[in-house]
Amino acid sequence: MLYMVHMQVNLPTDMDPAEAARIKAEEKAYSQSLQRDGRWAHIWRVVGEYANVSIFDVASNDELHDLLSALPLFPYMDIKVTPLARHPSAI
Ligand SMILES: O=C(O)CC1=CCC(=O)O1
Repeated sequence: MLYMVHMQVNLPTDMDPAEAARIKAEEKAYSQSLQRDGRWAHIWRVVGEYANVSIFDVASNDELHDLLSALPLFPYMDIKVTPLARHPSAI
């Protein structure tokens, strides 16, 4: 099942920069492990925002929820999930 996920990151302005850097490094490693195994199929920066649009290819709503909940940045994100279906004109 494919999902489009919009993630807006809202780190507190008073967060310790070293702590922010640590969480971002963990986020990158976690994201890249999911990209390598194919479940995080695309990640694109939204121009001008600390946000991304990603495509996930996972087996179920529950699997996606578990993956997103485990994001190191999850406590600092607003996440919108859009399930995708095949377009009838797709070739
Ligand atoms: O920078 C972002 O958009 C948040 C994020 C998700 C995966 C990652 O590596 O960074």
